[in-house]
Amino acid sequence: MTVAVLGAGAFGTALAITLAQNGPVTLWARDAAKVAEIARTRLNERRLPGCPLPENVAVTADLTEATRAPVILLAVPMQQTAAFLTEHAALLDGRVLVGCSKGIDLASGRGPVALISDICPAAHAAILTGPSFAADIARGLPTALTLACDEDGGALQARLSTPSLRLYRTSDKTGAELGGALKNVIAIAAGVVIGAGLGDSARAALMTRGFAEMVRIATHLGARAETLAGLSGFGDLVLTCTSVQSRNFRFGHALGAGEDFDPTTTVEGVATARAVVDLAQRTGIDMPVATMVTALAAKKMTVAEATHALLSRPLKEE
Ligand SMILES: NC(=O)C1=CN([C@@H]2O[C@H](COP(=O)(O)OP(=O)(O)OC[C@H]3O[C@@H](n4cnc5c(N)ncnc54)[C@H](OP(=O)(O)O)[C@@H]3O)[C@@H](O)[C@H]2O)C=CC1
Ligand SMILES: O=C(CO)COP(=O)(O)O
Repeated sequence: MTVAVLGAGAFGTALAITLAQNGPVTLWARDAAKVAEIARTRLNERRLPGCPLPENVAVTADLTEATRAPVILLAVPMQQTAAFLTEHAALLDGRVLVGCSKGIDLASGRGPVALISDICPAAHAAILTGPSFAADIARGLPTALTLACDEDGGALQARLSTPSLRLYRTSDKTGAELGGALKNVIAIAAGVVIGAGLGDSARAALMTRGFAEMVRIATHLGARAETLAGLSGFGDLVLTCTSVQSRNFRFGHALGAGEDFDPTTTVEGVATARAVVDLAQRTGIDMPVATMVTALAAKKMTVAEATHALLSRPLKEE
Protein backbone atom coordinates (compact mmCIF):
# COMPACT_ATOMS: atom_id res chain seq x y z
CA MET A 1 0.00 0.00 0.00
CA THR A 2 1.55 3.31 -1.09
CA VAL A 3 1.59 6.13 1.44
CA ALA A 4 1.76 9.75 0.31
CA VAL A 5 3.24 12.44 2.52
CA LEU A 6 2.16 15.98 1.61
CA GLY A 7 4.66 18.58 2.78
CA ALA A 8 8.40 17.97 2.63
CA GLY A 9 9.42 19.77 5.78
CA ALA A 10 11.48 18.09 8.49
CA PHE A 11 8.61 15.96 9.74
CA GLY A 12 7.13 14.97 6.38
CA THR A 13 10.58 13.95 5.13
CA ALA A 14 11.31 11.94 8.30
CA LEU A 15 7.98 10.12 8.02
CA ALA A 16 8.67 9.29 4.37
CA ILE A 17 12.07 7.86 5.31
CA THR A 18 10.78 5.60 8.08
CA LEU A 19 7.56 4.53 6.30
CA ALA A 20 9.58 3.44 3.26
CA GLN A 21 10.59 0.41 5.35
CA ASN A 22 7.05 -0.92 4.85
CA GLY A 23 6.48 -0.11 1.18
CA PRO A 24 6.54 2.66 -1.42
CA VAL A 25 6.14 6.27 -0.32
CA THR A 26 5.43 9.39 -2.37
CA LEU A 27 6.74 12.63 -0.86
CA TRP A 28 5.05 15.76 -2.25
CA ALA A 29 6.48 19.27 -2.02
CA ARG A 30 4.95 22.42 -3.50
CA ASP A 31 8.14 23.72 -5.06
CA ALA A 32 9.22 21.94 -8.27
CA ALA A 33 12.82 23.19 -8.00
CA LYS A 34 13.09 21.79 -4.49
CA VAL A 35 11.60 18.49 -5.66
CA ALA A 36 14.18 18.27 -8.44
CA GLU A 37 17.01 18.93 -5.99
CA ILE A 38 15.78 16.33 -3.49
CA ALA A 39 15.28 13.79 -6.28
CA ARG A 40 18.81 14.42 -7.57
CA THR A 41 20.66 14.44 -4.24
CA ARG A 42 18.26 12.10 -2.34
CA LEU A 43 18.60 14.60 0.52
CA ASN A 44 16.34 17.34 1.91
CA GLU A 45 19.34 19.35 2.99
CA ARG A 46 17.40 22.49 4.03
CA ARG A 47 14.80 20.82 6.26
CA LEU A 48 16.38 17.54 7.39
CA PRO A 49 20.11 17.58 6.69
CA GLY A 50 22.13 14.38 6.56
CA CYS A 51 19.16 11.98 6.24
CA PRO A 52 19.17 10.22 2.84
CA LEU A 53 15.89 9.14 1.25
CA PRO A 54 15.56 5.40 0.56
CA GLU A 55 15.14 4.29 -3.07
CA ASN A 56 11.41 3.61 -2.73
CA VAL A 57 10.60 7.21 -1.79
CA ALA A 58 9.39 8.99 -4.94
CA VAL A 59 9.49 12.78 -4.75
CA THR A 60 7.01 14.83 -6.76
CA ALA A 61 5.47 18.28 -7.13
CA ASP A 62 2.41 16.75 -8.83
CA LEU A 63 -0.38 16.63 -6.27
CA THR A 64 -2.72 14.63 -8.51
CA GLU A 65 -0.08 11.92 -8.76
CA ALA A 66 0.65 11.98 -5.02
CA THR A 67 -2.98 11.79 -3.96
CA ARG A 68 -3.54 8.53 -5.87
CA ALA A 69 -2.09 6.81 -2.78
CA PRO A 70 -4.71 5.11 -0.58
CA VAL A 71 -3.25 6.69 2.57
CA ILE A 72 -2.33 10.39 2.68
CA LEU A 73 -0.37 12.07 5.47
CA LEU A 74 -0.71 15.84 5.77
CA ALA A 75 2.48 17.42 7.11
CA VAL A 76 2.15 21.12 6.29
CA PRO A 77 2.30 23.60 9.22
CA MET A 78 -0.94 24.17 11.12
CA GLN A 79 -1.67 27.74 10.02
CA GLN A 80 -1.35 26.70 6.34
CA THR A 81 -3.57 23.61 6.69
CA ALA A 82 -7.04 25.14 6.22
CA ALA A 83 -6.06 26.94 3.02
CA PHE A 84 -4.28 23.82 1.74
CA LEU A 85 -7.32 21.59 2.39
CA THR A 86 -9.69 24.12 0.86
CA GLU A 87 -7.59 24.61 -2.28
CA HIS A 88 -7.19 20.89 -2.88
CA ALA A 89 -10.48 19.55 -1.47
CA ALA A 90 -11.44 18.00 -4.80
CA LEU A 91 -8.35 15.75 -4.64
CA LEU A 92 -8.50 15.08 -0.89
CA ASP A 93 -12.14 14.59 0.06
CA GLY A 94 -13.20 10.97 0.51
CA ARG A 95 -9.61 9.83 1.16
CA VAL A 96 -7.82 8.49 4.25
CA LEU A 97 -6.24 11.72 5.52
CA VAL A 98 -3.87 11.60 8.47
CA GLY A 99 -3.06 15.00 9.99
CA CYS A 100 0.52 15.23 11.26
CA SER A 101 0.68 18.86 12.33
CA LYS A 102 0.37 20.16 15.88
CA GLY A 103 -1.62 23.26 16.61
CA ILE A 104 -4.91 25.09 16.53
CA ASP A 105 -5.98 27.09 13.50
CA LEU A 106 -6.24 30.73 14.53
CA ALA A 107 -9.15 31.61 12.27
CA SER A 108 -11.43 28.72 13.22
CA GLY A 109 -10.13 27.47 16.58
CA ARG A 110 -9.94 23.97 15.06
CA GLY A 111 -7.16 21.35 15.20
CA PRO A 112 -5.98 19.27 12.21
CA VAL A 113 -8.57 16.48 12.48
CA ALA A 114 -11.44 18.88 13.02
CA LEU A 115 -10.30 20.95 10.02
CA ILE A 116 -10.07 17.87 7.80
CA SER A 117 -13.58 16.81 8.86
CA ASP A 118 -14.97 20.31 8.28
CA ILE A 119 -13.37 20.93 4.88
CA CYS A 120 -13.34 17.36 3.52
CA PRO A 121 -16.41 15.83 5.21
CA ALA A 122 -16.21 12.54 3.28
CA ALA A 123 -12.56 11.96 4.26
CA HIS A 124 -11.56 9.36 6.85
CA ALA A 125 -9.74 11.74 9.18
CA ALA A 126 -7.01 10.60 11.57
CA ILE A 127 -4.09 12.17 13.40
CA LEU A 128 -0.56 10.95 14.03
CA THR A 129 0.99 12.74 16.98
CA GLY A 130 3.17 12.31 20.06
CA PRO A 131 6.77 12.70 21.18
CA SER A 132 9.17 12.48 18.23
CA PHE A 133 11.74 14.75 16.72
CA ALA A 134 12.00 14.43 12.95
CA ALA A 135 15.74 13.75 13.13
CA ASP A 136 15.22 10.92 15.63
CA ILE A 137 12.60 9.25 13.43
CA ALA A 138 14.73 9.62 10.32
CA ARG A 139 17.76 8.09 12.08
CA GLY A 140 15.68 5.08 13.10
CA LEU A 141 15.86 5.81 16.82
CA PRO A 142 13.06 4.17 18.86
CA THR A 143 9.90 6.31 19.01
CA ALA A 144 6.28 5.74 20.06
CA LEU A 145 3.36 7.81 18.78
CA THR A 146 -0.42 7.96 19.02
CA LEU A 147 -2.62 7.30 16.00
CA ALA A 148 -6.11 8.63 16.65
CA CYS A 149 -8.47 7.22 14.05
CA ASP A 150 -11.80 5.48 13.45
CA GLU A 151 -12.48 2.28 15.41
CA ASP A 152 -11.49 0.09 12.42
CA GLY A 153 -8.01 1.66 12.12
CA GLY A 154 -5.94 -1.51 12.75
CA ALA A 155 -4.69 -1.77 9.16
CA LEU A 156 -3.72 1.90 9.13
CA GLN A 157 -1.91 1.45 12.46
CA ALA A 158 0.06 -1.47 10.99
CA ARG A 159 0.97 0.39 7.76
CA LEU A 160 2.26 3.40 9.73
CA SER A 161 4.22 1.39 12.33
CA THR A 162 7.81 0.47 11.50
CA PRO A 163 10.48 -1.51 13.34
CA SER A 164 11.57 1.67 15.15
CA LEU A 165 8.27 3.60 15.18
CA ARG A 166 5.62 2.03 17.42
CA LEU A 167 2.08 3.37 17.14
CA TYR A 168 -0.58 3.13 19.84
CA ARG A 169 -4.15 3.57 18.66
CA THR A 170 -7.03 5.55 20.15
CA SER A 171 -10.43 6.70 18.93
CA ASP A 172 -10.10 9.98 20.88
CA LYS A 173 -9.16 12.28 18.00
CA THR A 174 -10.03 15.42 19.94
CA GLY A 175 -7.77 14.46 22.85
CA ALA A 176 -4.88 13.55 20.56
CA GLU A 177 -5.01 16.73 18.52
CA LEU A 178 -5.42 19.00 21.53
CA GLY A 179 -2.56 17.36 23.43
CA GLY A 180 -0.17 17.93 20.53
CA ALA A 181 -1.31 21.51 20.09
CA LEU A 182 -1.31 22.57 23.73
CA LYS A 183 2.05 21.09 24.69
CA ASN A 184 3.77 23.47 22.27
CA VAL A 185 2.43 26.43 24.26
CA ILE A 186 3.76 25.00 27.52
CA ALA A 187 7.09 24.20 25.83
CA ILE A 188 7.49 27.88 24.96
CA ALA A 189 6.85 28.75 28.61
CA ALA A 190 9.38 26.14 29.76
CA GLY A 191 11.92 27.64 27.38
CA VAL A 192 11.27 31.10 28.82
CA VAL A 193 11.85 29.78 32.36
CA ILE A 194 15.19 28.22 31.47
CA GLY A 195 16.28 31.09 29.20
CA ALA A 196 15.57 33.61 31.96
CA GLY A 197 17.49 31.53 34.51
CA LEU A 198 14.46 30.81 36.71
CA GLY A 199 15.62 27.25 37.37
CA ASP A 200 14.64 23.60 37.00
CA SER A 201 12.22 23.70 39.93
CA ALA A 202 10.25 26.47 38.24
CA ARG A 203 10.18 24.46 35.02
CA ALA A 204 8.80 21.40 36.84
CA ALA A 205 6.10 23.55 38.44
CA LEU A 206 5.23 25.09 35.12
CA MET A 207 5.07 21.74 33.29
CA THR A 208 2.78 20.32 35.99
CA ARG A 209 0.46 23.31 36.17
CA GLY A 210 0.63 23.60 32.38
CA PHE A 211 -0.49 19.99 32.13
CA ALA A 212 -3.42 20.75 34.47
CA GLU A 213 -4.34 23.60 32.13
CA MET A 214 -4.12 21.28 29.10
CA VAL A 215 -6.43 18.71 30.72
CA ARG A 216 -8.86 21.42 31.85
CA ILE A 217 -9.53 22.85 28.40
CA ALA A 218 -9.21 19.60 26.46
CA THR A 219 -11.76 17.73 28.59
CA HIS A 220 -14.08 20.71 28.37
CA LEU A 221 -13.85 20.39 24.58
CA GLY A 222 -14.68 16.67 24.68
CA ALA A 223 -11.28 14.97 25.07
CA ARG A 224 -10.73 12.04 27.43
CA ALA A 225 -8.39 12.81 30.32
CA GLU A 226 -6.48 9.53 29.79
CA THR A 227 -5.59 10.58 26.24
CA LEU A 228 -3.96 13.72 27.65
CA ALA A 229 -1.99 11.50 30.04
CA GLY A 230 -0.66 9.45 27.10
CA LEU A 231 1.95 9.94 24.41
CA SER A 232 0.09 12.71 22.57
CA GLY A 233 -0.23 14.86 25.69
CA PHE A 234 2.02 14.15 28.65
CA GLY A 235 4.60 12.30 26.53
CA ASP A 236 5.07 15.15 24.08
CA LEU A 237 4.94 17.73 26.88
CA VAL A 238 7.89 16.07 28.59
CA LEU A 239 9.87 15.87 25.36
CA THR A 240 9.41 19.43 24.20
CA CYS A 241 9.75 21.07 27.62
CA THR A 242 13.10 19.38 28.26
CA SER A 243 14.95 19.28 24.94
CA VAL A 244 16.77 21.97 23.02
CA GLN A 245 15.85 20.02 19.89
CA SER A 246 12.37 21.53 20.29
CA ARG A 247 11.86 24.71 18.27
CA ASN A 248 9.09 25.82 20.63
CA PHE A 249 11.42 25.39 23.60
CA ARG A 250 14.24 27.22 21.80
CA PHE A 251 11.90 30.08 20.85
CA GLY A 252 10.86 30.43 24.50
CA HIS A 253 14.50 30.21 25.59
CA ALA A 254 15.39 33.10 23.29
CA LEU A 255 12.45 35.12 24.66
CA GLY A 256 13.56 34.44 28.23
CA ALA A 257 17.17 35.29 27.50
CA GLY A 258 16.27 38.41 25.50
CA GLU A 259 17.89 37.03 22.35
CA ASP A 260 16.79 37.14 18.71
CA PHE A 261 15.19 34.10 17.08
CA ASP A 262 15.11 33.19 13.37
CA PRO A 263 11.57 34.22 12.30
CA THR A 264 11.52 31.66 9.46
CA THR A 265 11.64 28.74 11.91
CA THR A 266 8.34 26.87 12.34
CA VAL A 267 7.14 27.56 15.91
CA GLU A 268 3.58 26.27 16.10
CA GLY A 269 3.01 27.30 19.73
CA VAL A 270 2.88 31.06 19.10
CA ALA A 271 -0.29 31.12 16.97
CA THR A 272 -1.71 28.23 18.97
CA ALA A 273 -1.32 30.17 22.24
CA ARG A 274 -3.41 32.97 20.74
CA ALA A 275 -6.01 30.47 19.54
CA VAL A 276 -6.06 28.87 23.00
CA VAL A 277 -6.56 32.22 24.72
CA ASP A 278 -9.51 32.89 22.37
CA LEU A 279 -10.95 29.47 23.23
CA ALA A 280 -10.36 30.08 26.94
CA GLN A 281 -12.20 33.38 26.78
CA ARG A 282 -15.12 31.84 24.91
CA THR A 283 -15.41 28.84 27.25
CA GLY A 284 -14.56 30.60 30.51
CA ILE A 285 -11.69 28.14 31.18
CA ASP A 286 -8.75 29.51 33.18
CA MET A 287 -5.55 29.27 31.08
CA PRO A 288 -2.94 31.39 32.90
CA VAL A 289 0.17 29.87 31.25
CA ALA A 290 -1.19 30.21 27.71
CA THR A 291 -2.22 33.78 28.52
CA MET A 292 1.32 34.62 29.68
CA VAL A 293 2.88 32.99 26.61
CA THR A 294 0.66 35.09 24.34
CA ALA A 295 1.61 38.28 26.17
CA LEU A 296 5.33 37.42 26.20
CA ALA A 297 5.43 36.47 22.51
CA ALA A 298 3.67 39.74 21.63
CA LYS A 299 6.17 41.62 23.84
CA LYS A 300 3.26 42.99 25.88
CA MET A 301 4.78 41.75 29.14
CA THR A 302 8.24 41.16 30.54
CA VAL A 303 9.35 37.84 32.03
CA ALA A 304 9.45 39.46 35.47
CA GLU A 305 5.87 40.68 35.07
CA ALA A 306 4.66 37.29 33.84
CA THR A 307 6.39 35.51 36.72
CA HIS A 308 4.88 37.90 39.24
CA ALA A 309 1.42 37.52 37.69
CA LEU A 310 1.59 33.71 37.93
CA LEU A 311 3.00 33.61 41.47
CA SER A 312 0.61 36.18 42.90
CA ARG A 313 -2.58 34.43 41.81
CA PRO A 314 -4.91 33.59 44.71
CA LEU A 315 -3.84 30.46 46.60
CA LYS A 316 -6.00 27.42 45.82
CA GLU A 317 -6.29 23.65 46.18
CA GLU A 318 -4.30 21.47 43.80
N1 LIG B 1 9.95 18.68 13.07
C1 LIG B 1 9.53 17.83 14.00
O1 LIG B 1 10.34 17.26 14.74
C2 LIG B 1 8.08 17.55 14.15
C3 LIG B 1 7.11 18.34 13.55
N2 LIG B 1 5.79 18.07 13.74
C4 LIG B 1 4.75 18.91 13.15
O2 LIG B 1 4.81 18.83 11.75
C5 LIG B 1 4.32 20.03 11.17
C6 LIG B 1 5.30 20.48 10.09
O3 LIG B 1 6.50 20.80 10.77
P1 LIG B 1 7.93 20.61 10.12
O4 LIG B 1 7.92 19.61 9.03
O5 LIG B 1 8.88 20.40 11.22
O6 LIG B 1 8.12 22.06 9.50
P2 LIG B 1 9.31 22.63 8.61
O7 LIG B 1 9.49 24.03 9.01
O8 LIG B 1 10.49 21.73 8.63
O9 LIG B 1 8.71 22.56 7.13
C7 LIG B 1 7.47 23.09 6.81
C8 LIG B 1 7.16 22.58 5.41
O10 LIG B 1 5.83 22.92 5.07
C9 LIG B 1 5.83 23.37 3.73
N3 LIG B 1 4.69 24.26 3.54
C10 LIG B 1 4.41 25.41 4.19
N4 LIG B 1 3.27 25.92 3.72
C11 LIG B 1 2.83 25.07 2.76
C12 LIG B 1 1.72 25.06 1.88
N5 LIG B 1 0.80 26.03 1.92
N6 LIG B 1 1.59 24.06 1.02
C13 LIG B 1 2.49 23.09 0.98
N7 LIG B 1 3.57 23.01 1.76
C14 LIG B 1 3.74 24.01 2.64
C15 LIG B 1 7.16 24.10 3.57
O11 LIG B 1 7.47 24.16 2.22
P3 LIG B 1 8.65 25.11 1.66
O12 LIG B 1 9.92 24.38 1.98
O13 LIG B 1 8.34 25.18 0.21
O14 LIG B 1 8.53 26.41 2.37
C16 LIG B 1 8.08 23.18 4.36
O15 LIG B 1 8.56 22.15 3.55
C17 LIG B 1 4.18 21.05 12.34
O16 LIG B 1 2.82 21.16 12.69
C18 LIG B 1 4.95 20.40 13.46
O17 LIG B 1 4.42 20.71 14.73
C19 LIG B 1 5.38 17.01 14.47
C20 LIG B 1 6.31 16.20 15.07
C21 LIG B 1 7.72 16.40 14.96
O1 LIG C 1 6.46 18.14 18.23
C1 LIG C 1 7.64 17.92 18.27
C2 LIG C 1 8.22 16.77 18.94
O2 LIG C 1 7.24 15.84 19.33
C3 LIG C 1 8.56 18.89 17.65
O3 LIG C 1 8.61 19.98 18.48
P1 LIG C 1 9.02 21.42 17.94
O4 LIG C 1 8.01 21.78 16.89
O5 LIG C 1 8.97 22.27 19.15
O6 LIG C 1 10.40 21.30 17.39
